[in-house]
This record gives sequence, C-alpha cells and structure tokens, in this order.
Amino acid sequence: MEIPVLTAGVTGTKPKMSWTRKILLILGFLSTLAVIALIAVAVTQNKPLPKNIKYGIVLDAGSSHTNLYVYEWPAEKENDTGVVQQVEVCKVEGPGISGYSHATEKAGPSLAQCLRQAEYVIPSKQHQETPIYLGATAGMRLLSLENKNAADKVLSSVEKTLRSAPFNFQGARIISGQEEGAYGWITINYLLGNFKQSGWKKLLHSLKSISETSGALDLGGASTQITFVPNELSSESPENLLYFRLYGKDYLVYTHSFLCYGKDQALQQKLAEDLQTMENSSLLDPCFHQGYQRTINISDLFKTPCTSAKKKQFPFSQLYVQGEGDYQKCRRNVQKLFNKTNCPYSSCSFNGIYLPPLQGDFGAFSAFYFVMNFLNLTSEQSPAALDKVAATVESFCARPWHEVKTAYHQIKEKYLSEYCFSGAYILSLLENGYDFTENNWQRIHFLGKIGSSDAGWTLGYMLNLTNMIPAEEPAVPPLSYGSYVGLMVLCSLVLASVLLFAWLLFHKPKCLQKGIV
Ligand SMILES: Nc1ncnc2c1ncn2[C@@H]1O[C@H](COP(=O)(O)OP(=O)(O)O)[C@@H](O)[C@H]1O
Ligand SMILES: [Ca+2]
Repeated sequence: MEIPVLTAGVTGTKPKMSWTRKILLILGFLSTLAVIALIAVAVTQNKPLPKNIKYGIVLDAGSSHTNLYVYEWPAEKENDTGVVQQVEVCKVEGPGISGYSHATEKAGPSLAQCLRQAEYVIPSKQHQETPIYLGATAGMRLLSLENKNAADKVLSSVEKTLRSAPFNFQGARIISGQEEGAYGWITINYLLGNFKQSGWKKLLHSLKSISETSGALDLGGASTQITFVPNELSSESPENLLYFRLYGKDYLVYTHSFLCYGKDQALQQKLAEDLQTMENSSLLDPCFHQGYQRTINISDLFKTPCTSAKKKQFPFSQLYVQGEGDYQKCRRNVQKLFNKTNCPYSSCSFNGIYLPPLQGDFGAFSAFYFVMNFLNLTSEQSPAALDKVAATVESFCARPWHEVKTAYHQIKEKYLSEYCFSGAYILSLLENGYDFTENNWQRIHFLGKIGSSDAGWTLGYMLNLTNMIPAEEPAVPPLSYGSYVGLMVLCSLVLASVLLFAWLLFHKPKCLQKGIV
C-alpha cells in the first residue's frame, strides 16, 4: 500500500512527488522489467527444441529366423551412453536365411515385408540417410562350411533386396562368433549404463579403481557365446581376448562362441550321439515329454557340420523318437556333449577351450531368456536358487505331453515340445560347461529387454559401425544450459539487490531518512 508523501509547507494543492521518489519508482519499475525479461529469456531458451531424430536398421539373420530392428536416437546426443533405443522389431516370416540353401534367390525377397514395415516407421524424408546393416550368425557360418557357394548366393540375394530398399545400405555379411559375443556384451552394458558413470558412482569407482561391467551369455539355435571381463589378465589364449577403449576406459574382455552349441544344434548332436548305440529305429528319449512322438529323417540329422563326424550307415532311414519325460536321465544324456577331459590351459569350459574364472554378474539373453521365461524362472525380485530351477525343470519334464499341450495350446508346438530339453541343456551348459555353482548362480540375470530394447548383439553392432561409442569420454560442460541460465538470473538478482541496497545506504534518500534515523 503506497502512502503519498506530502511536501512540507504546501497545503491545499495536489501533493507533489519528490524527485528522489520518482527516480526510485522508475528504478524499481526498470528492475522489475529486467527480472521479467531475464526469466522470460531463461524459460524460452530452455524450452526443448523440436527433436532431431536419427534412425538406424539392423537385421539379425539368425539360424532359426531373421529379426529386423529399428533404432532411434536424438541427433545432438549421438555420443552419449544409453540414448539409442529400439523403436520397432519385425519378425521375418519363414526360416532363417540359411534355410534358403536350396532356393537361394528367395532369401532376399523373404525380407520384403519387414523392410516395408521399417519404411512405415521411419519418416520418408529420412529414409536415404538411414543406415541399414545385416549380420548373419551361426546358421550362415554352418552353411558356409557345408556349402560356401550356397552361402554366397544367399548373401547376394539378401544384398540385392536390401539395396533396392530406400535406405542407406551398409553391408550384409556373416559376423564372426567373436563379434557376436563382443557386440552382445557392448549392447547390454550400454543399455545398463555401465560404460559412463556420473556423480557419486564415478567417484566411488575411481577410488576403488574398478569399473563394473556385466558379462553376457547369449544362446542361439546354432551357437552360444560367453563374454565377460575376467578378474585377472591372462594371455593364455589370445584368440579369446578382446581389447576395447570406450568412453575413456580400457576393457580387456574374454569371449568365446561355441559353434554347434546353440540349443537346436545341441539337440541334433544329442540325437546323433544317441543313434550311435541304437539297434532299431525307435528311441526312448528322456528329454521329451511322455506321450510325445517325433519322426526324424536320418539324412537331415547328419546334414549339419555339427553332426557330420558321427555319420555312418544305419539300417533304417528314419528315427522314431518317443518321449520318456525323465529330467535326471536327460541331464546325464546332455552332459555327454561337454567334453571336460582335456584342458591345455589353467582352466577350461569344455572341449579344451580356455575359460578364466567367472567374474561378476551376467546378463543371459536370447534363448536363455525365452526358455527360463517360459518356466517362470526370470524374476529379478526373487531370483530362484539353482536347486529350485532344477526342480522346476524336472517337474515340467515329468508332465505328460497331452497335459502340456492343453495347458499351453497357444505356444508353437516346436518350442513347447523342446522346453524340457532346452531347460536341461541350459542347466547343463551353465553348470557342467561353464562351472556355475549354487554360489554364483544368482549372479545370472535372465534378460529379455532392457528398457525398450531387446538384449542381443544388434545394437552393439550398430553403435560400433556408426562410431557412436567414442574411445574417449566426450568433454561435457560442468553445468547444463538450463542450470547455467538459472544461475545467471540468480546472480543478476543478487547483484541488483546489492547495488540497490548500497545506493540506499549511501544516498539516504529523503523519503527514507525519517525511517532510518
Ligand atoms: N519364444 C521362444 N521360445 C523358445 N525358443 C525360442 C523362442 N523364440 C526363439 N527361440 C529360439 O531361440 C533361438 C534363437 O537362435 P537364433 O538367433 O535364430 O540362432 P543363432 O543365434 O544361433 O544364429 C532358436 O533356437 C529359436 O528356436
Ligand atoms: Ca542369435
């Protein structure tokens, strides 16, 4: 409430305002204006700009099927960690591209529908600048061992189709098992935010001079990978060691890919092994449910390089499998796939392959996740102990096939009939193959997705090929733009108030003198 100041000695006329008061009022008005202007600038400058989004496409040409992934990220933040995310996954109809060895020209066209889906998801004006990659894994590795010419033709067909799409074609190739392991490891650690630490975490880690990453376990149909940072550096088996410098940190990573130890090829191996001691064509198989029956062409069983060494003449051309549903027997049966007798190193997994002591947590994805998720064994809140996991697989295997089929009628029969075998195989691979025990079992986390992105090698592959993971930590200004503007406004306000106060103190305008004295 303003009280007009009356000029002494003047009565009966309109009260006049003193000069000092006028100046004070003008100053007050101007400072209010200045503050409003500063705040307005701060607010408008800080408004998020319309996002400039970039896209990338990777096709994962696996042994059992092909998946197309679309990723997006804000153009300005390309080198930050955790900014790229999956926005679309499209499952290609039909078999994996290696399944087209007898009709190689059909491999490319099989991808057409998912490419159209990607065209729909990505704004058309960005099609041309969107890189597209295809990486083929163990199915194509096997085909190229078996029939190099057919594998080349499949890749040419796929390349032709990808070149005719409106995107920026960057290559279609078979990736090595090492790459598959490494990119899976990069994907999960990128998505978990393990590469770049900020604030307290960084300080804590620099004090302890550690940088925790998570190991990666990938189970496919034709191969399986294990990748992690071991505790001690060892150059025993250099082909299993990879060196990375990411965000200013060095990583020495152990990786190995076991060709023929994906779950589909492992089953082929097991059946080929069982055949060796059979007298007639029917096999009582403990890894399938009681009441389940399957007929297998013996010639198909020995087509793959994973079983060809066991090929011999059999007095029958078909194998009749009858389920027995006995987990314990199945485990003993599967265990034979892991040869632990020879180890030329200080420690091995199986088949004489070097494996350093297991270290840290592991993310297990792809078929590790599909199978464990089906068996309800993926809860992160209460991860099941190893004996509970084994008991669950055991009781699932013991259920008769007709009951399982009715209870899960919505699940593809091919998957459903093999969850018992797959559960036993996963346990055998992890326990007998890699030597996980009840003590470190709970360090395995079965992951399908991290955020919106599937765990798998494709994201790491794209990050690497688009140079989105810098070797050195990008220089980041200590304050964000918003905090900088906020701080500037605050400082200006403080400065203005100090000046005003000083001015009032030294000039003691008449209007205030009475009050002060
Ligand atoms: N929902 C599911 N349930 C069980 N198994 C699945 C499911 N989806 C995919 N799979 C299996 O996961 C595996 C994926 O392997 P894939 O990536 O095609 O091969 P690779 O990585 O060896 O080239 C295959 O064995 C496939 O049958
Ligand atoms: Ca795979």
